[in-house]
Amino acid sequence: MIVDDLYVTYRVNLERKNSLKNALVRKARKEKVRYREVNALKGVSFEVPAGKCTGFIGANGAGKSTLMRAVAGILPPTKGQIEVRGKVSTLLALGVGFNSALTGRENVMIGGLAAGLSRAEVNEKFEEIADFADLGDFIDMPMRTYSSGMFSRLAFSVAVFMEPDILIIDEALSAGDAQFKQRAGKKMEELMNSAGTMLLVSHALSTIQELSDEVIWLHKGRLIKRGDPAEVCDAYLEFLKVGDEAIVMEDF
Ligand SMILES: Nc1ncnc2c1ncn2[C@@H]1O[C@H](COP(=O)(O)OP(=O)(O)OP(=O)(O)O)[C@@H](O)[C@H]1O
Repeated sequence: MIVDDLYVTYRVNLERKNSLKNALVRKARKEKVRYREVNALKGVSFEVPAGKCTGFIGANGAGKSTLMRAVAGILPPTKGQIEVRGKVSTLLALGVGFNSALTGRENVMIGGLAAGLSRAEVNEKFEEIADFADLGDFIDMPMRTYSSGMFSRLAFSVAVFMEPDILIIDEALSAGDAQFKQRAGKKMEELMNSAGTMLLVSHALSTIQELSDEVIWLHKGRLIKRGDPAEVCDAYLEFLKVGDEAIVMEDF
């Protein structure tokens, strides 16, 4: 997977009420809609070798989730390129893509079809997915009735059993109870051993160091450091102690 000079800019509408009536009034008065631009990623480049796990760290608002959404194809790049070979499966914090009005079973089917599997292939995997998520009868209830733990267990289960070529995991390990975390960790190890490529986002540096072959540190939309997990995590910890100025001086 290659990410080349990636920029993502969000446009945030600053109007308080974004109604049709307001839009017409503004048009009649020849007023412009006011936007504020947020440059969430500013020229990020890196490659992830197949079969390796890359961890992403950085302070709040660094652009980690934005990067994952872009790689998953949920968010179009404003500029730059993302080259992905194979099937990408995402496990974003909130189980993006699930429709909470539908049952767990229905969402598994939709998720599977979206990942490029046939209906028959999803049916074949269904039992395994449902068993691993351990939802009991809730699998046939609308997902809005799920606890957040149940929600993330199903999201995790769908993502890993789709046998993706690239698996994106964004803070997934913080969800669910201790027992599930253990099972999830085991399953991820299996996945990595079967040579899947992984992108992992977490604020838990111990998890990142344990699982990653390489770590990328993002700060305010830029790639600050990339390389050996222990080295990059140490540099980041040092930065957290020293504060913002040090890295601004050093890198820009
Ligand atoms: N939907 C959105 N609309 C506008 N701005 C956004 C949106 N999502 C994120 N941003 C902004 O983009 C920047 C990067 O956010 P992002 O969520 O990617 O960071 P992050 O590293 O994942 O942070 P955290 O560790 O807090 O999850 C932030 O300044 C954030 O305010």
